[in-house]
Amino acid sequence: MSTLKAPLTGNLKIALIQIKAGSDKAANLLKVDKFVENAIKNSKIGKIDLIMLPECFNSPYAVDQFRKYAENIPNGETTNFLSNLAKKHEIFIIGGSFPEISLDKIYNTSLTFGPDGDILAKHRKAHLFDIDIPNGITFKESITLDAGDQATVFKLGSFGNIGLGICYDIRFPELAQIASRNPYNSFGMFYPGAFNTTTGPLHWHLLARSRAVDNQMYSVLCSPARDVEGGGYQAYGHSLVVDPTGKIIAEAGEEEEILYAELEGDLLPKVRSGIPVHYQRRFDIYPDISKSDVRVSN
Ligand SMILES: NC(=O)CCC(=O)C(=O)O
Repeated sequence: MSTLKAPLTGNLKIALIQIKAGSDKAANLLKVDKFVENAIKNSKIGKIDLIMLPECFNSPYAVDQFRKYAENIPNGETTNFLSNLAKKHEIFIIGGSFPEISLDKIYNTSLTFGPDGDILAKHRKAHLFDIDIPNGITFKESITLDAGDQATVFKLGSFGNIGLGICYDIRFPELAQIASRNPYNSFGMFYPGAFNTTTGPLHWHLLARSRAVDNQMYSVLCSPARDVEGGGYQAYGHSLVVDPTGKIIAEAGEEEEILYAELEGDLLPKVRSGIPVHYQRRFDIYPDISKSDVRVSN
């Protein structure tokens, strides 16, 4: 059994910004600015360490719109905006996701910034949302988007390591497994995500809790708000924070709102020593995914 090392140092106070995006990019960014300001000013849990935004927070979530809204990274308006926001408030920002253009390919990309405004991590959605449920929903991101080719795990300052995936990535448990095991030993998986009114009720909570329980880590999901008047893709809402026991410790409704949660450093070692599956893996029977030939950006 490995030593019971605490993957999260101290407590991490987070605010999830559940908002909806319209077709006006400048207005979307302005809204983010206001909500972030409000989240920090009106926090009832003390000083916020990290803000998280939803998937596609600066554009409509639609395959025929991604190219129109796509930006270069790091030389684009949204990268600059998020960097300045992180610096201004001296906080970590997991910048949801937005369409990125690179060598004429479009990606659904998430950037995380440190309190100095520097980019800490960049994740390109690795599993594209291509589904077809009769009488439910048909969506095909791959019409416009290319997929990323790396898992993403990185150091969140002195707090410890986290893994990051975007929405549909949560259905593939390998990303969370890689992040939670040695050598990364992350304390949480963070997923900006926009499930919908068909698959949300089916699987949103189940997947978040599964990733948390299987890996004994926090699972944090930030969704856009439902946009009934907008008439386009109907995001599920219900931004969610699940602790390493699988318990939901915070959940939003469907409307625009700020969801707060405090992730406790003491809890992970306690959970992992109580039910020590984290240390009881039988890598003699099956391979250790974090030691196999994985591509991780960190
Ligand atoms: N934006 C997405 O990747 C949606 C994923 C989703 O709804 C699902 O059911 O998976």
